[in-house]
Amino acid sequence: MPTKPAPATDLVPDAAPDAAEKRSTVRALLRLWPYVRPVRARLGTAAVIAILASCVGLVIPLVLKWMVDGPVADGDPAGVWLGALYLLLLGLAEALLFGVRRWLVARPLAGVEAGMRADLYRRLQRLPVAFHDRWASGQLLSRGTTDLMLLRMFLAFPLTFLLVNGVTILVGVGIMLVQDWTLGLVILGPAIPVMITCGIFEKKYSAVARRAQDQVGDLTTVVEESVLGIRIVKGFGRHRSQARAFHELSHTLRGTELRKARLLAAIWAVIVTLPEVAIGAALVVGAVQVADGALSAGTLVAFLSTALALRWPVESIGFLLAMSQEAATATDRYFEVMDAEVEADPAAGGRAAGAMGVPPLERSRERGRVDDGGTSQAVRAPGEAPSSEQRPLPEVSANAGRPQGLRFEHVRFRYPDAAPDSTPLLTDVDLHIRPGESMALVGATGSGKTTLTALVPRLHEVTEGRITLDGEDITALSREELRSMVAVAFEEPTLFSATVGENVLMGAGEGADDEALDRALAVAQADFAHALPQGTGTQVGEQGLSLSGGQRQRLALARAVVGRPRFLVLDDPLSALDVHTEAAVEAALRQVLADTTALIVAHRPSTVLLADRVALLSEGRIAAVGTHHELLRTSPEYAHLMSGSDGHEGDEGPQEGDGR
Ligand SMILES: Nc1ncnc2c1ncn2[C@@H]1O[C@H](COP(=O)(O)OP(=O)(O)OP(=O)(O)O)[C@@H](O)[C@H]1O
Repeated sequence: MPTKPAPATDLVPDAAPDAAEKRSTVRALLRLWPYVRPVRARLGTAAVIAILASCVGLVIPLVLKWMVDGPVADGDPAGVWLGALYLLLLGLAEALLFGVRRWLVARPLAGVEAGMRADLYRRLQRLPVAFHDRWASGQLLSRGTTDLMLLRMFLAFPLTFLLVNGVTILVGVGIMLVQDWTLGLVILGPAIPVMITCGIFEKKYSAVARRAQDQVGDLTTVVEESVLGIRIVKGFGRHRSQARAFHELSHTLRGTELRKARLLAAIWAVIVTLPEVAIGAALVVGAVQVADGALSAGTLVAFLSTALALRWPVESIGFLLAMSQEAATATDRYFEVMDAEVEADPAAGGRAAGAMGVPPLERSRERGRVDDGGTSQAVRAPGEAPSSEQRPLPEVSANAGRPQGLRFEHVRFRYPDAAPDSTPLLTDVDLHIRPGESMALVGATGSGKTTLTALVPRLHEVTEGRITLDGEDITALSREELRSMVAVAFEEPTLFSATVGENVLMGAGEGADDEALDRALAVAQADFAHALPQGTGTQVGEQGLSLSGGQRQRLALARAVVGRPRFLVLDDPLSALDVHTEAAVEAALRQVLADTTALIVAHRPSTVLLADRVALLSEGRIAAVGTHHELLRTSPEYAHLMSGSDGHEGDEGPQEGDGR
């Protein structure tokens, strides 16, 4: 079975480090609009309320001015108390408004996050196997967790507060300029250096944020692999080297996080220091003006209170920008997955797509040739093909649905990530499996057997040629149709964290009952399931690891046969079974396979026995087709493979007249 590329360094196939530097933060964040749109009214109201709350805060210095120049200067205690009451009410109003804002955004933003997560999950389900082959699972996991959390936080705080703080700063500066424009200009002095610093910071931070988020994905992958592969890690005593690999990655991440912290510290230093210096300078200039009698003490108090009230809005810009950068990076990472091309479901127009560059006319002619020695029930192309390419395929339309078995016609396949000039793994596969027939597929290791079987349920798309099920091009069938016709079981049986029964019934349509479950378990010799603590209601652990390899394989086999599929694709599904159990499964399977067309990858003669005929896959094509004994006689390669596979060919080889 194919494995994923090695983890660790760069597990994001399309991640372009430079892209983070080039892309625009705003443009990246604008892609969130479709998700934000439904809650825009609430977010807008919340922003207006936050602006209101901030402006209420800015009224406080004006009340102070009134108190200092009025009741305090006049020695009027009642006026001072009244002023204190105003201040208290303003403070309460500000707190209340901020509370309402938070209440307004909390629920809808949790909904936005959940919606985005659901979309991502749906997308991942629809993305082709080739995508999942390329992407490390930790990278996908971190997009669905950390990145979405960053986005929710961005929508809750920076999105609103960059606006609120911007308005607050403008209003505050306006108030200060009205109070005393010379002092206002002193306060405004650092504005330009602060803006330049923000620009530089944004660019640098966005690159580091991208790196950090990708590294979190790498780390997640390593953790996931270590947990899933814990038996190997322990069995080979690799925990130290695994820990070392993890430590190295987390050390790298720590370095990136420290770089982020240093950048934040730098902008923070500039954003805090320059305004503080300006406030100090304004205090000195203002005090001189008060001493000269050019300014009232109340105005200076109001001015400085306003300046101090603006400290937080200005200082927070640093981390608001940082959070926005992280959110933009998270958006990029999210849409890298969402933009990946999903499997086209060509129920509409698929017939044409299935041509793969071969005109329908030629395909129908060729189909007459694709016969395995004239022994099959191959349907000949009609003498004269229809004149128009628009007309439906004559053969297909005439015989579609009638049992014609499974056909591979000039199938050529190259993995999408293979070098374009490399020889395709499958160069020209022609094979016809008759209706109700079971065909074993034999070939040297790495010859492409698993790959060929994966083409039938369209886990990978053929590069050229086509595959038909009962005359229907598989690319013309909707995925649902196709997968209701074909059931698969792989050598590596994957079970889900669910009950045994649920795992098996996953292979059946809606409404499958306990009878179907029991029948499938019986066929797969998986009756052990009834003896589990809660019978078929027993929960299997993550990936079914609480069961033995053979038990998992039998459950996977039961899942494949439970829906009584018309076509069955089995990739060496009995490899983990002992000879006796395998023989029992074979006997039961024969009953099931009697009306099922099956392709079975086999390594052992004992598995080959299950099949009516055998096809030898060699150098990207079907080199020979025949019964086991015919091939033993006529194909040295086959004889070699069978004799070398378990060394018991002589013991287990089928006998002539064994009923096949
Ligand atoms: N996702 C993939 N991307 C690129 N190459 C792949 C991928 N999966 C498999 N291959 C390559 O394709 C070749 C055939 O693999 P495949 O698993 O189909 O062989 P096989 O005949 O089933 O082997 P075995 O008998 O060992 O299971 C191998 O060389 C493998 O490295």
